[in-house]
Amino acid sequence: KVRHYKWEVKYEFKSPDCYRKLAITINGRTPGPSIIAQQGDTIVVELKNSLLTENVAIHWHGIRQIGTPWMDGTEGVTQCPILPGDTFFYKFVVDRPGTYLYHAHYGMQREAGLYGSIRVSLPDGETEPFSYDYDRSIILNDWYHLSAYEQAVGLSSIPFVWVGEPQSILIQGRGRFNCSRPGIGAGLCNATNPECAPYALTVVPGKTYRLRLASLTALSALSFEIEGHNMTVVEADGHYVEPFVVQNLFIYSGETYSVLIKADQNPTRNYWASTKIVSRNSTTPNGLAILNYYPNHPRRSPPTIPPIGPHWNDIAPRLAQSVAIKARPGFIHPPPQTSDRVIVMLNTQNRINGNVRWSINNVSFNLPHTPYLIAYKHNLLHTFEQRPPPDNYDSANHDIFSVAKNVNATTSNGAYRLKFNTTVDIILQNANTMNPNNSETHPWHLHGHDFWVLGYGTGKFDKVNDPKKYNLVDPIMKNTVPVHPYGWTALRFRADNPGVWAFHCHIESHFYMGMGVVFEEGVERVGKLPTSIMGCGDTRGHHSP
Ligand SMILES: O=C1O[C@H]([C@@H](O)CO)C(O)=C1O
Repeated sequence: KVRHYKWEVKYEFKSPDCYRKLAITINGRTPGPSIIAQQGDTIVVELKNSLLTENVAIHWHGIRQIGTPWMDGTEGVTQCPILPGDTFFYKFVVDRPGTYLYHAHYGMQREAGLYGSIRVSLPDGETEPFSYDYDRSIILNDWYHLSAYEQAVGLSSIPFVWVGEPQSILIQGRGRFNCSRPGIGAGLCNATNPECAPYALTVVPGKTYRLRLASLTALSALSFEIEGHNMTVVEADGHYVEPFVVQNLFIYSGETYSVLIKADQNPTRNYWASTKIVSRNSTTPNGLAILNYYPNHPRRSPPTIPPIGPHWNDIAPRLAQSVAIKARPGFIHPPPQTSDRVIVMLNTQNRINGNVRWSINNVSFNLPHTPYLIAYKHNLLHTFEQRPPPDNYDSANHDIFSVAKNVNATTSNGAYRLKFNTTVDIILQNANTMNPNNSETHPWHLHGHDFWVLGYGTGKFDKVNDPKKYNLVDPIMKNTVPVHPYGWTALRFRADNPGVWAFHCHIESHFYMGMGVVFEEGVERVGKLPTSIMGCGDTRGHHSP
């Protein structure tokens, strides 16, 4: 079945947390309309860019784009951006059931509200390995009052202007900024604006709900909980997991989870759902929503104080949740037992020509102006650095627990070329930032694939002994995974999807500051590229020296 969507992307004033901001909407909304489809459907999104003076591109997060690598929506990697006034047709197949996302993948536009959810159901006659009465999608996000432009300019300025902590946490597009704070311009913040009434999830007593939770935060790692209700985790990034019960769910930017909750508490009142920032010592108030037991009024405040959530600095429960997730018996995709190539990726914060940047093995990523996919197919190899980035770092001389002795790095837009159909291991190695006693959480997202998560560890990865502890029995497959502070995460994937694929930290400012890489695999097998993805850089044809 073909599902056709007609979207208009534009700037509009919105007040999702009561404070007026120039937001990017789709058909007047942020989050944008949900894509609801069935496995095997073809999605056609007719996207009109009405941003007046800004380009746009949309990435379909978790959709592998098998056979359509040019539809991945990653500006500079798989397509030229869509010009203002232009209409672009995204067309791709959703080949697997599960919970996915879409969002802007150009500059820092995601931060402005350009995102939404994708829900793919099973083919007729097939059933999930768990049951529930109702299905709801909830996007968690952090929200800034500065525009994407102001943020991006600050990040690339000297002196560096950091984006700082978000002003609010949004639950399904709604939050609450304190309008009575001094210094807020008249008319900018209105606590009675219905746009910022808390999100209410209405439940019928006794029923079970599947909540499809997704995080699209620009920066924050989150903990989500619902007062008095345990959650049973059943799906992660489109894969069924061995069910496990949590009181609070840690969720990182780019991840999706399905949890089951049962409306089995005292039905004469409502309950708080609360979202707290973890991993950073944030000043942002917790995001609040209401679990509304029908027939109580959805705006009726629960009689209790909202849950405070876990301590921001406590890594142990976050690591414990990461380690607890296992593939569900009967839905295990067994990983290859060996790999053909191991790429160790040291994650560092650096200084380059006075700018603060992030690097992998001391190389900070820059997007080229001619998208890689077109450059490879049309033999425009002069448009980017041909020297590949390194497969390792100088581990003998790098103490991951301290500020690096030399914080300098270089920039490059070189790509990793993977041999088609080989198995690749990636070790994400975290380290200290340029601030003493500080290491951050980075959620890494791979385009075009799912990977097996083979293991997590604390400290420096041991090439000899740590692989012996890999889970090769029931590792979960995901497309986004955290590397915890001062820790490492080991991934394995098959380079079996012809195309060029980004792999990057899903923190929007970090990718903007160079925290990513690009993989090319089997590009000679990619079919004829549509001309609609062209029009920038050397894809226009003639290039004068
Ligand atoms: O990239 C970053 O910059 C700031 C801080 O390190 C600047 O001092 C921060 O918290 C980041 O994640």
